Amino acid sequence: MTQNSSESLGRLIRDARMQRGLSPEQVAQALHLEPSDLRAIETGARELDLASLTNIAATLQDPALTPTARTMHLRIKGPTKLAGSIDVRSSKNAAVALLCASLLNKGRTVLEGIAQIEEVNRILEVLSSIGVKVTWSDDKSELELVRPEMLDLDAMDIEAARRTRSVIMFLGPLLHLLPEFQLPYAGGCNLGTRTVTPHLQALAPFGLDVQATDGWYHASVREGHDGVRHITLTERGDTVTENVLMAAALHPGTTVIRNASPNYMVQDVCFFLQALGVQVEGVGSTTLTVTGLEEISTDVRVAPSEDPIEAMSLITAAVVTKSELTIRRAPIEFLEIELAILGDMGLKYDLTPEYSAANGKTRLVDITVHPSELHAAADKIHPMPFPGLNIDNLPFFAVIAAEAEGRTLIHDWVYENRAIHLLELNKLGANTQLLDPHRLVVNGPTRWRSQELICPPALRPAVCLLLASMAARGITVLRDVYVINRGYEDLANRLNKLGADIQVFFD
Ligand SMILES: CC(=O)N[C@H]1[C@@H](OP(=O)(O)OP(=O)(O)OC[C@H]2O[C@@H](n3ccc(=O)[nH]c3=O)[C@H](O)[C@@H]2O)O[C@H](CO)[C@@H](O)[C@@H]1O
Ligand SMILES: C=C(OP(=O)(O)O)C(=O)O
Repeated sequence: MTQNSSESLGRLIRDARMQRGLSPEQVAQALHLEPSDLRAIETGARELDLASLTNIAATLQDPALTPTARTMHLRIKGPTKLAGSIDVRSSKNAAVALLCASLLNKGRTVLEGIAQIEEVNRILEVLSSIGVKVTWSDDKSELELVRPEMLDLDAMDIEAARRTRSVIMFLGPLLHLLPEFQLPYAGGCNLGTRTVTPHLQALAPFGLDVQATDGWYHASVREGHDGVRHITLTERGDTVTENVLMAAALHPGTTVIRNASPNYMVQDVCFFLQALGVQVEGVGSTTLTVTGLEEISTDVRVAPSEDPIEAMSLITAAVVTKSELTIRRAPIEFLEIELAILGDMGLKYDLTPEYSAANGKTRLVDITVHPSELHAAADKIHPMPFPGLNIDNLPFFAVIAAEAEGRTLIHDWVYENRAIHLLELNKLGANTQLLDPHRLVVNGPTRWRSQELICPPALRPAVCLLLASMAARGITVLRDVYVINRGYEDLANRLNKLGADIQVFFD
């Protein structure tokens, strides 16, 4: 944060405190700080990270101070050498699915280690607005959710709902709770057209009928089919699989889902349903057999697994800055293809023996990445549904290819618009060319240079810009990083702990 913005933010905090008639000691105590720390914040002598500002806004109950009400930017000074080790946080995609799945449970759901990210905040705002009691533990390591008997959908925070695609995952749980309801169109990253048709087709056997008009899904529910439900997904999508799992969990019969996604976040939903007493067979495969329950009312506690996409982001941070870095708690099962391709490109890395994630199921390793001379991949790099290369990891290969000697072809057959956003890397000195909206050629190596940039409306390409700018000489300003905060917890400060020089500032 610049001195000026630190000072003006400090003044706002002091004014909010005084308006509430609170002494520095009272507020410092509530924030677990020394009064001298609070004085330093209020005078602008101490810079604030995102988590501290969020805590202060909550303590002073001043929404104007919440980071989402202010636009956050980054100032990155490079080139950077990183060193040391960093833990991978739990995934955005499992978190949002579990938050939606908590609607199935009349008991108390406790989620451990949920990442404090904007996507989670949006879904929590939606859940609170419809009556779910949401409580974080003091240290934010646990999140408790308790559903009311009747949800009040009319009170839904529509603005929050529209900012995330995940709200589409309310369909599965809600079809058992309400005969009719409305949800706003799903948002999320702007990656071109993202269909919801597979969701509507797959939920129809549960009696769900959806008409989409004027920005709303109008859902009505009739009696579903009796007997065993065989559902073949027309696409192996992650959120559609999760939606069907949730619908099947409260269907007291058997549902067989074919062409299911076996991806990491789907596995976390399966583990959650199993903890609720729902029988789920075939976890990690493309055929899931679910035997649901009439009612779910269980006090349950689960921990979603670590994020393979964050792990890949951190590997990329090490590669682009030519640093030696240890990425701890990496879910290896969901990174194997990525590491195989990186190995072929010349990346040197070591893996520790495997150990278990907090969920007791996912296999983790620590990955130490060594500075390496990279060359272009022998073949085009393209994603596939798990167990292929994860589509969300593909953008990071553009940054890595820009580091490598030679020409790499990146083929994103899935998304119409994600590769286009990667052209922004050219502003930092990369040499990338779009052959068509799905195919990107990257010529490396790159002499990265600093630049003034605005985040594209897509999480992974935006993070790619942040990572590449750490390698650029000079000061890069990356404006409006909400999209990064959607999926990464306090990334700038966590990179700073490894040696990066990234200032957070707001306006
Ligand atoms: C909250 C969450 O979990 N989001 C993830 C989820 O989004 P989500 O499950 O919403 O993914 P989408 O439904 O957008 O599917 C991704 C795209 O792939 C296409 N498609 C998908 C499967 C398939 O077999 N054939 C096919 O063509 C879809 O038409 C769509 O254009 O999965 C995406 C693809 O892994 C990830 O980028 C998102 O991070
Ligand atoms: C595309 C992504 O997310 P979402 O589905 O939330 O837009 C992503 O995580 O890269």
